[in-house]
Amino acid sequence: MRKIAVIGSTGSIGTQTLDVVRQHPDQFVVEGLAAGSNIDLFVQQVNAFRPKKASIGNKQLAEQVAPLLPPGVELYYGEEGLIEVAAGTEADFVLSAIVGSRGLPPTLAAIAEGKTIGLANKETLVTAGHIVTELAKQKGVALLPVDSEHSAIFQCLNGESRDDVEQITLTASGGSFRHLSREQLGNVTLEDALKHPNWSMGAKLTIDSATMVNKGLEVIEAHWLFGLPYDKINVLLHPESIIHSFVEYRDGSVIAQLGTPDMRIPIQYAMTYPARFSSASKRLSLAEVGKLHFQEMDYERFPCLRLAYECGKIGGTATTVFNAANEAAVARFMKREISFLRIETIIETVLSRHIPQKQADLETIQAADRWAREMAASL
Ligand SMILES: NC(=O)C1=CN([C@@H]2O[C@H](COP(=O)(O)OP(=O)(O)OC[C@H]3O[C@@H](n4cnc5c(N)ncnc54)[C@H](OP(=O)(O)O)[C@@H]3O)[C@@H](O)[C@H]2O)C=CC1
Ligand SMILES: CC(=O)[C@@H](O)[C@H](O)COP(=O)(O)O
Ligand SMILES: [Mn+2]
Repeated sequence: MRKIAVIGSTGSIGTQTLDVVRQHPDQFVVEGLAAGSNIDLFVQQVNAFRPKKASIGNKQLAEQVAPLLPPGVELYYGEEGLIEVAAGTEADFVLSAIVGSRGLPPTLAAIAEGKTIGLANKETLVTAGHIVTELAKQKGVALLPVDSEHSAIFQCLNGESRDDVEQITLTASGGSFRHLSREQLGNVTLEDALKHPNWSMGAKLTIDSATMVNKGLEVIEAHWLFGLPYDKINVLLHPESIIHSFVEYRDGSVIAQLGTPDMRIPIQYAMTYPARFSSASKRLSLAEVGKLHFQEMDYERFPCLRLAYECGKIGGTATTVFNAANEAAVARFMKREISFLRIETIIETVLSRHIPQKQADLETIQAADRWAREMAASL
């Protein structure tokens, strides 16, 4: 029996994690669940999985849900609740499936307690990759990738020597607006941005995919997860999202991981690693797919990807600010306060006003995160 806790249980990754648990009821027990504001689903989940500890977004929501929960469940709320669920149960595996850099404190708390991390929340590594990976190393904790590209790279590296890796390539679908020129991006709507061509995901990530910020975050995530320099991390446009990513070795061999675009596959792999369990996910038929397409990335068309590489190479608070400015700008786009293209100009402007600190401790990182959000909200 694997004991698990899920931070962000009501989201796209969280619900698919619980689907995996439902498919293998004899293999997993849920010790903790944490959600934000979707109280109906949270109450259903807590009643179905009966975790020892559960947490919801704030005190008011906690008062609303408390009478609807089964007896014996300890209920928490807010950031303290996230930390309690991540670090204060008997779970040995924590799936970090919350969105945004608010995932950093509970993920660090879980690592500090020696729990294996299934990492979907890429913002944690972009915000404080040096702190997270250093703590994981000290505690001997595995950070198992859930993000589809990183799960692919992780699988392609299996049993190989890191010294033999020439480069890795993360594939990018191109997002909702991949067929549009920059001129055509001027009038796109929120509804259009939310239509990802291949994946069904949370709103923030779907917009990040359209701006190519997501691939930028993933390049930085790959740097920290696999310890590779940025000049060994490439991005390739691949509209079908069938090849999830690949590794090129020094003998010229290329090892790729393929599959249908279904996040339950990488989620389950992280949950069962190093074992592989059966899965009901649709099988890939290359004969049915017929053709796969690839194209070099156009950094003029997708300037946020260029910015992400620049920030990654600087390190320290540069990536913290890149991420936080993006989170704040995307939140404004979702409230229809700003246009789609304004997301990238806000990120650029906030970065241009930031003096990065390279050896940043947690306090400095959190201050930079707050500063970038405030700046992005004011522009
Ligand atoms: N979806 C996908 O296919 C993939 C996602 N990821 C990464 O996984 C993470 C989650 O993405 P996704 O599942 O799409 O996002 P969703 O928006 O679907 O879900 C986000 C989750 O975070 C919770 N949450 C948000 N704010 C708070 C808060 N203040 N306190 C507590 N919980 C909160 C939400 O709760 P509630 O809904 O109750 O408010 C929800 O459970 C992101 O970092 C994303 O980049 C990576 C690869 C693929
Ligand atoms: C499913 C997943 O891992 C997402 O992060 C995905 O990468 C989004 O796809 P694109 O960013 O390539 O559009
Ligand atoms: Mn991804």
